[in-house]
Amino acid sequence: MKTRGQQGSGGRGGDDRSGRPRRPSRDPARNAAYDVVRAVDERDAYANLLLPRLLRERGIKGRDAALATELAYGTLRGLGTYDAIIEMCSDRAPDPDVRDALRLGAHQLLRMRVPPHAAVGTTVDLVRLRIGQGAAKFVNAVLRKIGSRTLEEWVPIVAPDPADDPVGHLAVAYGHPRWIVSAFRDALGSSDEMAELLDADNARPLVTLVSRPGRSSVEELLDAGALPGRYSPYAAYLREGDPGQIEAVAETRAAVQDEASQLVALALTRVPVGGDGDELWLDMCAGPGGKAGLLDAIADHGDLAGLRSEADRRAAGDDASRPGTSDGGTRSDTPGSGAGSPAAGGGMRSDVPGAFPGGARVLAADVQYHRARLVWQTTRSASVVTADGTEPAWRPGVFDRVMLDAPCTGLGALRRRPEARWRRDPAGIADLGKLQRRLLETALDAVRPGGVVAYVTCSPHLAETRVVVGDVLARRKDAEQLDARAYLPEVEALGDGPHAQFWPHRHGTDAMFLALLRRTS
Ligand SMILES: C[S@@+](CC[C@H](N)C(=O)[O-])C[C@H]1O[C@@H](n2cnc3c(N)ncnc32)[C@H](O)[C@@H]1O
Repeated sequence: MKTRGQQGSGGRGGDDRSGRPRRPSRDPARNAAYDVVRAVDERDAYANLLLPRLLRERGIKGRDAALATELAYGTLRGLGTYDAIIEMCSDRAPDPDVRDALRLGAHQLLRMRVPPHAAVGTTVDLVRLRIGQGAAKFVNAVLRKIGSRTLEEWVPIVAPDPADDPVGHLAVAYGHPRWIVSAFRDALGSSDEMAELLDADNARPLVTLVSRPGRSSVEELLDAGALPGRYSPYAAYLREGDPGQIEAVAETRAAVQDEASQLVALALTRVPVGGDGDELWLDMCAGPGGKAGLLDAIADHGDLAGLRSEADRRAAGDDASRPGTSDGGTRSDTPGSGAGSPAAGGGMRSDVPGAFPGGARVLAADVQYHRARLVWQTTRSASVVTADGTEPAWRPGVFDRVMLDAPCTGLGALRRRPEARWRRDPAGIADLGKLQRRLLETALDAVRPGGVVAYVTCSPHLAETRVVVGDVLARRKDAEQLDARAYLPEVEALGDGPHAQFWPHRHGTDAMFLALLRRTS
């Protein structure tokens, strides 16, 4: 059924046949999307928090909810592109409230399959209702100009020539700030995959679930309607629906967690740490607890998907009721070797090194109390403290494994927060870099000789990844870098090493970085 906003608005700017303005329609989806875009623009709201609240409060469901989500998130992602086109089509700079409506209309015209007359008509209606008749006329004129060309036709007009300025071209064509395009290109090492990467960064990711070993199983998630994950033995994808409705998630036996986040935690547990026991792990920047939740379950029950036989799994406590015990005999001492590798056992994964058998304890720390509380809520056995990792509340040299998931720009997870790319500020990278170096130093101090540190960022920016690791290693004689890719043999195309770099376009994950460092003395 057509809305009133769509009826009769084809190319007439929302006037009826007599030329009188029609009564504007109340279009709940578009009004909600407009409110979200305004709130993000005006008061730095977070779209992913505000939109679900508005939908709930206004009783917007089903197709209307899906439309509001696509309108709000898609508009926010594409702001850079739309603003360049709006500027080209306007004879004056629009007021912010009018500009937000134009962005919403441009998204419908250029990237959604909304018929042009409906995209223009409904936006003009909205502006007439929310702002006024004068603004509605202006919006009608600008949107009609925008609708006269496709996005592919607009890009060469508004973006710099790719031959002169390839980064500037990609920034406008794919709606990313220029400095982020540069950072991605530097981390990828060439421009070859940039279009695919930026495209993947503009797509809404599937919700990925993790089944925490010993507490739930992937089968349980599949039974609840999820699809099997691509790499992680604990992952499942949710195509639609609220993950909180899944029993295992509601009971924190499973959780929402990107597959790369699962894999970097798993990789840390797979590195052999030599003969001094493997009992105490530290998650130094644990809040809100995604990786701590998985590490806590593996520490308790073992890497159940990687253990080589039923007997190993039973020894590690493959049930949801008890913490695991370690018999210390099932881990491989070298990545990929037969002993302890699932290949040697009965039909488990054939390519996974060093599955941890269970029986460790986790200390999880975060500098912020409220984030430490979230860790406490999501873990079962871990001890949780509020502590500054740069001024350790623990003795040095006592941990067998340390996860340092460092505070970072989050450039690797831009697909999750539609407006995030426009909020990040490159000026903060220098200060973050100082903190990241200090945290990595204290992480190396915390681990015993033979033990291992995972340095992780949800950013591929070189200044937060390779440069930090390289600087710290250059200063310390007591640490060496391992080839992280060897501990993730199930994942292809992780880069030239020795670190592992995930990418949305290659792996369908966030652009997570992992370096594994062993304390040598
Ligand atoms: C990238 S997040 C960690 C995400 C978490 N590992 C997970 O998987 O859910 C970084 C965390 O580091 C914490 N943090 C920042 N500075 C810190 C410090 N000096 N010591 C300990 N934690 C810190 C932040 O509060 C934030 O919760």
